[in-house]
Amino acid sequence: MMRRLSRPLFSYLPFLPFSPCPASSHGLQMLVLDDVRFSHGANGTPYRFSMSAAPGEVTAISGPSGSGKSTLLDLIAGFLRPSSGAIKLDGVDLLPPRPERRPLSILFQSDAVFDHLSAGANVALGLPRNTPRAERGGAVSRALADMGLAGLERQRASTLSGGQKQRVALARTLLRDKPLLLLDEPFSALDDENRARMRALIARLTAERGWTTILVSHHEDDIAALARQTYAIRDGELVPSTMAAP
Ligand SMILES: Nc1ncnc2c1ncn2[C@@H]1O[C@H](COP(=O)(O)OP(=O)(O)OP(=O)(O)O)[C@@H](O)[C@H]1O
Repeated sequence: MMRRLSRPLFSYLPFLPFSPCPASSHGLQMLVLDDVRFSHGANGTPYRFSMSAAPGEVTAISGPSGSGKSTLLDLIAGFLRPSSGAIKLDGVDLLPPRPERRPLSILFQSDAVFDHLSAGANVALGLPRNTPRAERGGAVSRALADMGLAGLERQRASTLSGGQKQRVALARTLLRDKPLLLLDEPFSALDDENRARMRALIARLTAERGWTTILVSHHEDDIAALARQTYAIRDGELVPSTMAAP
């Protein structure tokens, strides 16, 4: 069952982004992967993924380059189909819906912004379609300000730095406000100050909105700061790891 809001999503917009949302709970959106099997072709690594991730918490996925972290996110998001196994959110089968119908938002490792659009127009793509026109500008400006990008609404994305583009893409992803948030190396282009700022924002939003957040990261600092639970991918399997914060 999809989460139910007591009133239409757009009525929460005065609280977005990213202030505390008084009726923000997504319910118990526990993500469970049960023996999800997949291989990139006949000679690819045979993956066997089982894990659970709790709502209101960040669960980190670590592992060396090429171990299958992005593959795992692609399976959850629906860009790849498992050969067997189950993926459920709050007990509901996630596999039948097409990727765009799944209750999740995703930030890809190489998430591009649209260079020909302004920073504000890129962020606005994350707003729900039924957001009233009068509220769109304010919501976008607050999202940019929360990213440390206040005043850049009209700046063409092609003129932004790599770190600024990554924050614009992150703002767009967070604005979607879906129960399941998938982040693939979301801080790779950021300096230490912005990294800390984005970590704090994601931690706060995950707790306040009850998101089930999956963070793929190579960085022990990010995992230690954010994750309540960590899995490492070893030989195609998810293994609970001790790298998480207490
Ligand atoms: N479309 C594809 N077809 C065939 N093999 C693929 C495909 N996508 C990924 N692979 C392979 O699957 C393995 C896992 O890739 P994946 O991108 O999931 O790893 P990763 O852990 O996310 O790596 P990184 O940390 O470098 O991003 C790699 O060996 C990769 O070459």
